[in-house]
Amino acid sequence: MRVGIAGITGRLGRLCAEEVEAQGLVLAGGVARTPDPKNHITDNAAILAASCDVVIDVSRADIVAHHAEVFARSACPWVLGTTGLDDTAQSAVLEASRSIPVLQAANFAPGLNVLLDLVRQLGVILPENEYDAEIVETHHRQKVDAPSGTALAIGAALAEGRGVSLADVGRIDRQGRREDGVIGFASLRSGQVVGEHTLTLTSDTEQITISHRAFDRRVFAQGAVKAAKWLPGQEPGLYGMADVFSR
Ligand SMILES: NC(=O)C1=CN([C@@H]2O[C@H](COP(=O)(O)OP(=O)(O)OC[C@H]3O[C@@H](n4cnc5c(N)ncnc54)[C@H](OP(=O)(O)O)[C@@H]3O)[C@@H](O)[C@H]2O)C=CC1
Ligand SMILES: O=C(O)C1=N[C@H](C(=O)O)C[C@H](O)C1
Repeated sequence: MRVGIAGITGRLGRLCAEEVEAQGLVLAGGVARTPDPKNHITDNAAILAASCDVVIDVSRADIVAHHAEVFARSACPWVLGTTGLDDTAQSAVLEASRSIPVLQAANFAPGLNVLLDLVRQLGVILPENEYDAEIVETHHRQKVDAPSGTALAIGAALAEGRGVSLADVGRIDRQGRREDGVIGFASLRSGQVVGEHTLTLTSDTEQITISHRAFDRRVFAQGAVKAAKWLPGQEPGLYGMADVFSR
């Protein structure tokens, strides 16, 4: 299987390239802003798509809508790990998933994806007017989006369990006293922290804390390659890591 990587020169893209080869797959090349033909790196996503069976995309949010069009036109299965998408980019992802298989995951780590299930259950069981939900994430100083995609996914899982929409109850910019049912977010940026997420649910009498800490970025690269092996051959549609880990 030939795997291409959009964002191949980045912190995660480089590790995905290593992992593709470590797992005996063929590294078809990658996309970055500066072409490097000797290393099969292009700035043209269509060229990459034409030469591979699946693309892992860990690039930048502002290029995702373009990638959606290109990979759909090229009929190239797309594993999308890039975070920080605006509504336009997210709509483009949905549109692409009508014609190609797309696997979108803010976090490729297995443990984090188990945590999302647990969070959903906590949302079902613990009443939102009794348990205040706060999500705190910490990442390295180079990270450009906030809150992290994973923090938003944790918030969405809790909201789903509570039977509400995160768009209605999520609060990033805070002012005034806390309302019942709010899911709050806080982002810290420090040094080279790989990625830490903590959800606290606090009532007047107890507190539950559930945390995930990635301390080696390779956990994401391994998950991304696992997804890339699984995706080709699937029907067009939008998939998540739960589909990969459950089969
Ligand atoms: N799903 C998951 O498990 C994880 C997701 N991520 C997400 O992956 C993304 C990348 O993270 P990280 O590797 O740290 O970021 P980096 O900034 O280190 O890498 C970004 C990559 O994207 C490329 N790129 C940037 N802009 C463009 C553009 N306009 N056209 C083509 N290529 C472009 C860069 O190329 P160049 O070198 O030429 O600038 C580089 O290869 C982020 O959105 C991050 O949140 C990160 C970790 C885990
Ligand atoms: O940018 C990162 O580094 C990470 N981004 C993802 C996110 O936004 O959730 C996943 C992980 O936390 C690392």
